[in-house]
Amino acid sequence: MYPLKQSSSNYNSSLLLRPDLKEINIPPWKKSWKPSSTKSTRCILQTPESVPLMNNNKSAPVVQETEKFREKSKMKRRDCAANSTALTPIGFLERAAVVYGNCTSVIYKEKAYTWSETHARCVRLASSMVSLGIKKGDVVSVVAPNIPAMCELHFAVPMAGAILNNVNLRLDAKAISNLLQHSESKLVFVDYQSSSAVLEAVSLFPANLRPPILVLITEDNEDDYQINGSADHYQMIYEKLVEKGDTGFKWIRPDSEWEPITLNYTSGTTSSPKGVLHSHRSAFMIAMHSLLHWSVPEQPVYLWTLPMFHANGWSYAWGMAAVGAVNVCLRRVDGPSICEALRKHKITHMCGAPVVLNMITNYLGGKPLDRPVQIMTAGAPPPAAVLGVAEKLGFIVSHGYGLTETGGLVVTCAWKREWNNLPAPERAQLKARQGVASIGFTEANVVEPETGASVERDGTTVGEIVLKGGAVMLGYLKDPEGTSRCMKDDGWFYTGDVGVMHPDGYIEVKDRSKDIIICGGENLSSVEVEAVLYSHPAVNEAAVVARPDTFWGETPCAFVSLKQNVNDKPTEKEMREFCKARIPLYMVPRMVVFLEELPKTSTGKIQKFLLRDMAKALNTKTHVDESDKLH
Ligand SMILES: Nc1ncnc2c1ncn2[C@@H]1O[C@H](COP(=O)(O)OP(=O)(O)OP(=O)(O)O)[C@@H](O)[C@H]1O
Repeated sequence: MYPLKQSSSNYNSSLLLRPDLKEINIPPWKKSWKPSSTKSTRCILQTPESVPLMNNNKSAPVVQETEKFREKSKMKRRDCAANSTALTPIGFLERAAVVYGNCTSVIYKEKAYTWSETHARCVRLASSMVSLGIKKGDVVSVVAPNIPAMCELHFAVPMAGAILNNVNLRLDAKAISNLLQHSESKLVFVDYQSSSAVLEAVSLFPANLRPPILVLITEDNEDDYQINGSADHYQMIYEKLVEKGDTGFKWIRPDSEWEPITLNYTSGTTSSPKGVLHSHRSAFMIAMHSLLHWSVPEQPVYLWTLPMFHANGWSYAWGMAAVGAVNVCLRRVDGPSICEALRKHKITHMCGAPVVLNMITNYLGGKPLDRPVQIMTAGAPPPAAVLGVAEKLGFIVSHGYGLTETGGLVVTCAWKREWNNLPAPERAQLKARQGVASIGFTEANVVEPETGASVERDGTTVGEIVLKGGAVMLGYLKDPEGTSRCMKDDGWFYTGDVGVMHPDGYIEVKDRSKDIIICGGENLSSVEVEAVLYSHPAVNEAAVVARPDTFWGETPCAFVSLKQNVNDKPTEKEMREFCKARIPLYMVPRMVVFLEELPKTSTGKIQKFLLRDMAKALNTKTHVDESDKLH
């Protein structure tokens, strides 16, 4: 009903309206919606240690009370070495080496390791990093796909006391260079296929900046080392670093669980990537509750389709060690490779953005799986239609919600037994909701951003999704302003996502605030229109964005890719008719543009900002029909 939008400028939605529409009765908080988590790329050094106290405005009285209790109960000490060892997920590996020592830890092509081998390799790697001069708090970057080295470096880098920075594989040389400079990375592990991009990235460093040490990850043999005659640029190859490490090395435990363990840059779906710092504590917590909420049993066979560089594979890069999983690594993620791996390795669990789920089900083309596979989907709204098809084929789908800033999934669509008896479309609708805060997290809510008041639990009143809990980041690297814009003094982390609270306490994401379309004063959820488009049998992928319109301010414009082998390709008119039969007329896309493929980020998110640019550039007049008469 009301303008509700966030953008990097102080967006005033009324500017988009016709003068006569300004009379619409808009509550003040909605009129002046200001971005809570606008992206900033300013570099101001901020010590992570200072961040945890930032929102703790109520801590003083609590501390006094605790002190009083201590005196009364004659407890001399509050904490001691026995009860305050820093929480860290690195301990999962030590335990795995004991419990699952002889069991397979990682499989890649013809190679396989056991958990005791993986543990020993990580210890040696960590000691070699220290020998190379890596010190506590240094940033060590990795540019690699889901290969065994990625699994190992999630442990080995923090074991050397350093901060792990996974670099998005699809970035170009300039972006990689910016990121390595911004993070002040001291050492970079480079997969041989990314060698030329990284070497170019380093060549772009200013002359006064010391380039990082480079280590090359080769695949099968040392020939890869000689790629493009680039050997001189590398200090060493990965396997040699493992070999020469000290097996007796005592890994460097964090002195405090608040010490950073990772620096993850966001996907860059809506703006430039931001450097998100997470502590050992938050990594430990997110890994634990991510296993719990997915009911992951001991020794699952886990297929790595979700990039580990994306929020540490939603924390499962560590979590899989806690349950002694077999990590099946895949360099390429496409329908045939995934389906072949599912069969060959008898996969029990995997994660993937809805786009991956869609890709697999399309590839299977209606042929059910040999055995059920648990899949956790998140990262973008999963259309109910996609969930329905996946379940029919034998996937047991779980749905979670989170951000790089929360280290993984902190809201999950906790499934109730009584829902099992509902008809399939109803089940899919329920599962498409993002859900409730997970057990290890504290709270999730939907609020009016101006007042911080909870919105009505009616499933229709929109507000901003806010989160609170131990897995929330320490802050953005060198960006205290950006940090305090989203981690507010009221003690909440503001996500920038727009959602509703259902009467049963489950949250549903309606859009990113930037993606909300305001058509003649009406807020229109692109996600709802996309859900309808996805239910068309010929549609492979769909995205709906705002197209500027002099009359309405904005109108919905749909971009659609069709399934392969569709004989009867629908026309634009037919697609619009299909929508008209299912959603209110004002939501019907005025244009439907067919593309071979929709542009996506490396983590499988549709890049709506590119589509918005395309929509803006479209010349054709929008359809003027009964959907316009509505206004
Ligand atoms: N289950 C889900 N349903 C709907 N949206 C989701 C879900 N899970 C995650 N998201 C979306 O993904 C966002 C988090 O993505 P991520 O941290 O990877 O970076 P990004 O937001 O895509 O990148 P950038 O912040 O640079 O634009 C959330 O804010 C939300 O919009």
